[in-house]
Amino acid sequence: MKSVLEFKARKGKGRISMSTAYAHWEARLLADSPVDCVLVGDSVATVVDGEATTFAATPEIMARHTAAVARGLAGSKFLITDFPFLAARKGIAAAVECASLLMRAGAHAVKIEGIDGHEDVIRHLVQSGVPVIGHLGLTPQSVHALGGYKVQGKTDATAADLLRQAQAVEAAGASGLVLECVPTDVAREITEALTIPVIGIGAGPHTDGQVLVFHDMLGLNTGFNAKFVRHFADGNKVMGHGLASYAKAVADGSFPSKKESY
Ligand SMILES: Nc1nc(=O)c2c([nH]1)NC[C@@H]1CN(c3ccc(C(=O)N[C@@H](CCC(=O)O)C(=O)O)cc3)CN21
Ligand SMILES: CC(C)C(=O)C(=O)O
Ligand SMILES: [Mg+2]
Repeated sequence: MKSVLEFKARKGKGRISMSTAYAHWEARLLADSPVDCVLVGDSVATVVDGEATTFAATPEIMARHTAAVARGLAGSKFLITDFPFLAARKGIAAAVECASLLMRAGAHAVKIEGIDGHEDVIRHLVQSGVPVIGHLGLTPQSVHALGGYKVQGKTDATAADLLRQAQAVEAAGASGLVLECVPTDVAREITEALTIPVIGIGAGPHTDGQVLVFHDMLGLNTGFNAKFVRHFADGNKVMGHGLASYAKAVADGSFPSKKESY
């Protein structure tokens, strides 16, 4: 899918696959894949920079990675970029400035964690022609308020509150919702209650789609091991073998060959 319209039209018409990307080469790989759409996640801070949280991502950092990914996708996939830590909490002017950086870098939509207290920001961006995707449940930018990276909505009361927030995201004009680390039945209820696509990560099989971090999906070394991760390839092993072969070939003099020399 190439646009937010195609994304929204998929509700109830086949599950949506989404992957993160931070770099040009990842985007080139995704462009040639059947994965539906791409997210430049603020997880760039944890995955690429080795931070413990996503707080280090800034609008400028997100814009730089968005530009690299947009060049690699070359218009082939719907591209979403995360609003980083507190970017939706500094008033409408600051949010517009952040959206401006991200959209001019090539994003087709922005993803914003939470809803309470910034409904007006989401509404203003949507009315400005900036498609917005919500993100509820385990919102990593609130990790300290949540007391760690924990499953959300486990009680009747917190599940009902999640549904209320999800409906508020839709009412503010969002085009989709990411639901992270919530019980399967809660995610199913929210998916059925909304008319916009719900993309799950650790939210069970009943959402309208799934998202995973590129490196988690492909078994590339991040040391990340949440229950929701499946390695669809053994990237570490493949690359480890390549590195060992290279070092050996240098050591034994078989690289470079005549053909590889001038
Ligand atoms: N590589 C990577 N993948 C991600 O999905 C990811 C990041 N980094 N960094 C930013 C956030 C942080 N996220 C996280 C981090 C930890 C858990 C976690 O440890 N979950 C527990 C839940 C325990 C419970 O409450 O039962 C787990 O064991 O799965 C989940 C999502 C998702 N995001
Ligand atoms: C895990 C996804 C949903 C995300 O927000 C990110 O990669 O930053
Ligand atoms: Mg994120």
